[in-house]
Amino acid sequence: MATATFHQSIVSFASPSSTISQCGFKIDSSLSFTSKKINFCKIKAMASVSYNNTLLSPSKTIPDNSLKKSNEAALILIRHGESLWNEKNLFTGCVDVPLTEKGVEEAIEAGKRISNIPVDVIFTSSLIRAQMTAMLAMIQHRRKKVPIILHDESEQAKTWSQVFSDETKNQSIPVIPAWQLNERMYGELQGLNKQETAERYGKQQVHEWRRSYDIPPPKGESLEMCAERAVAYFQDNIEPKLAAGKNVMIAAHGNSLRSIIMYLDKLTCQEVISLELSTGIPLLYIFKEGKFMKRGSPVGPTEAGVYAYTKRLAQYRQKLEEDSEVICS
Ligand SMILES: O=C(O)[C@H](O)COP(=O)(O)O
Repeated sequence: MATATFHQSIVSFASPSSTISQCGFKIDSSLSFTSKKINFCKIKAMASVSYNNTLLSPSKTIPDNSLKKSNEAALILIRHGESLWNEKNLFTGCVDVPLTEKGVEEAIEAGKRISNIPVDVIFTSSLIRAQMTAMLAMIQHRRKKVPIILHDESEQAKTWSQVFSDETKNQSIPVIPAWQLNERMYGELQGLNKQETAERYGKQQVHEWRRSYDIPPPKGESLEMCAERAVAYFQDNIEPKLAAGKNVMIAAHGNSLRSIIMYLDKLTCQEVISLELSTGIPLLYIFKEGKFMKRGSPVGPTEAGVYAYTKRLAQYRQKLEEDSEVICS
């Protein structure tokens, strides 16, 4: 019987779609950024220093950490599929509503698009729409590892969710929920209809609440406030995984992802205003030598552009093809 628990082996590492449209980029090199007090009007990407790495070991047959040797890692971002409140055009924020049928289909479609890209660890918000999206997407993955949500809300939850087989652990992907990746808290707008709110307060006011960088909705979080917790979490918990060669998927929300993309792409607070993320569309980045390179959204599992970009990704895909040929023959 294995002595290390599944939970221990994967948690000890951390101290712990659609389309994307962006306004013209004008990168201000004076921007600076820290995980303590985030000021996007002064952004400077922070190099990660923590290289803690005790995730599940990769399979012998398919190197899920195949990007590791070249010090590269894939980062996939997915905004959750359509939720029941997206469908009703209600401000949702931190209210925990599930996906619609369309949202389920979007998540499955997103999974198909990334089914040939390695994923070693998944981060989601603590909200069900992001978790459903991550799970549904991973069911489509060619590697067929089982995504398992880690429960560290109490010692008992950790103990009761232990896995005692190394082989089973090797065939699993840890899913780490984090409230810091939740949607921005929409304050007193939560549950209100977006159209009716615009009619009541004026389009301009509602646009400011929804898209300005530093103006919060009544009793809610501005994008800046959301970024303070989402980007700090990304820097402290996700970047170290990427730096250690782990391929990461994040399933989260329109605004928590907008703030993370602002950091990755070094957008100014003006530029982020016009950044819109559709539901259920995966976005791929390659992390290499401390830098994030945007690869856009894979349109399908065999899209040449995505795999041509790094030799390691192409090799991973090739290996998946070969393995499925062996299984079929
Ligand atoms: O919380 C919500 O209502 C949506 O997920 C995001 O809304 P937004 O487009 O108004 O930011």
